[in-house]
Amino acid sequence: MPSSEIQPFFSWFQAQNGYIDTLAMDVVQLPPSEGGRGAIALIDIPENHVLFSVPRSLILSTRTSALPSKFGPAAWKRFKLHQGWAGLMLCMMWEAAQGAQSKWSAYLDMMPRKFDTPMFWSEAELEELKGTSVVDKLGKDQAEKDYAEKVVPAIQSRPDLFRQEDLATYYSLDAYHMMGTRILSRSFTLEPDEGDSDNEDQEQGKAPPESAADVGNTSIGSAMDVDQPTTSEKPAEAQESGHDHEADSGDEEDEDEEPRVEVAMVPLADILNARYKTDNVKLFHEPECLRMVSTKPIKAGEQIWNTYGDLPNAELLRGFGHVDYLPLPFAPGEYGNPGDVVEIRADIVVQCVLDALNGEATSKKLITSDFEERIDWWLEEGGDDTFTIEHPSADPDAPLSILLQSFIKLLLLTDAEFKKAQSKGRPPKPTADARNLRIVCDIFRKRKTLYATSLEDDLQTVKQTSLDATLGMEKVPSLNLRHALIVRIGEKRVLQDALNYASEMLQQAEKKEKEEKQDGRTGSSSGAGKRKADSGDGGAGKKRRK
Ligand SMILES: C[S@@+](CC[C@H](N)C(=O)[O-])C[C@H]1O[C@@H](n2cnc3c(N)ncnc32)[C@H](O)[C@@H]1O
Repeated sequence: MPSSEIQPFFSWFQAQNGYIDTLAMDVVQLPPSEGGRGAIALIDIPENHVLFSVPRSLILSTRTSALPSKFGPAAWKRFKLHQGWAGLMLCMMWEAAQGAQSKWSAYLDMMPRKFDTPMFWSEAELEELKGTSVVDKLGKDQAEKDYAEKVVPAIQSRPDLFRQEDLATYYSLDAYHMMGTRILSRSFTLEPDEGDSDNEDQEQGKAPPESAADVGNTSIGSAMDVDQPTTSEKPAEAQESGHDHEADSGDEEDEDEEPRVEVAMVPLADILNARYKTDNVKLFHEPECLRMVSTKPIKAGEQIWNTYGDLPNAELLRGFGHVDYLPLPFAPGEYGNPGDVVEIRADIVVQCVLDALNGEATSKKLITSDFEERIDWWLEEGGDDTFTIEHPSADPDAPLSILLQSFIKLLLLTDAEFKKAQSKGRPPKPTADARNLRIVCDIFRKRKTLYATSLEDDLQTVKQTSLDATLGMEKVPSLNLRHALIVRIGEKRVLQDALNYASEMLQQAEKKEKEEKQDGRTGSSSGAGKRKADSGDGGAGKKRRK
């Protein structure tokens, strides 16, 4: 029997033709460190067992809510509600305002109303995230701009649909943020035509095509559906504009173009928590329904875990309001998220390369604009303006970001070499010579200075806290501050270990180059000499300048 708290939701779900194996699973309240409310196995569940299935008619999206058709498709587009998440947010606010009349009333009632995501933090709390990649990506301003420019005018244009007496309760900015956060932390990404019954690959009785079946692999949400093999999107980035999914289905698209993916709320599938590489179920997208199936045996009493894409803590905190705090395989005795990364903005890289070149060159000082053409080309070729550094143990074949090293190399090329790279249409291959590695180390050191505290201080502080009994702790008085601390530590640990790794490589490269010099061997990759020799005019910097 399901617990009394979840019973109304289960009853609604079943009455709407949803299937739940209530003998095999229940939804219960777990400790915060286990995800809070979540699903557990009531019996030993074998692999390939269907735990529940959600009929497509129960999915809440701009396709299933009645609002867009009542509002009128032309007006919907005129107010740009077909772009980004604003339309879905408005649908959810409108459905909530319908109360018991809404098909999704029981679903909306069971969703959380309070969130621990930094979107709702005070300025003082946000200060604790200084230096991390969370703050720049919050997108609160963009969300509020959308609310003011799209949603409010749409609401004002139809007093018949949006009742005056509901405005303060159901259509406020707070309600908008709440719906945005629900989407960010619980939505799923569907292919626009995967549920169409006239899609000939998905006829009844036929096995679903690979792409349809697998697309929900990671499924939790646009927030959750983070590494679908079948789309060309980069969903982690797609969330970077606050609630809004602009980069994914948003403003960059043609006015009339339909979004490439559909962001939707999937009742019950969104009750599953997630933890780094712990998932034991997978959501299969089928023509008539979405089916949650076990991918390994689950013992009675164990939690049923989905995946949110094994995100680093900065992304988990930003999108979901929690962090993973697990034993680290690369740091015995220490805890954190094994998937943590640190992001480095290209402007830091450019600055460090400039410092290196200006330290070497004898001619005119180089400035950022001297690199403009190369940076533009890098971006045109699909390069990013941010480099993601994983822990050196994450990929033994490429322990230091290949892209970062390639970008450094690009900036170091002589003009002639740059022209050659351009004509070949590909950025240079990275080289692990001493000159490059010295710059890599400088970049890591500079990145460290963006944090207000040291890794050592943070590690001391975190030892004095515990995830389930945080409030009242002397040093970290709130869960938010503890989360900020853990995000900072995770990034700094990656940065420190990457710096240690790069420093070791640098020592080896310097030793090798010294030996080569002593031997009188050629083939030294000492950059400064090479750059000047190539330029033939007393310095590549000079040649590079227009
Ligand atoms: C998709 S919902 C999962 C269901 C949610 N626990 C509920 O009560 O509705 C995602 C939210 O669950 C919580 N959550 C999921 N996994 C978690 C974990 N490993 N640790 C802490 N909280 C988690 C976070 O609050 C997150 O925003």
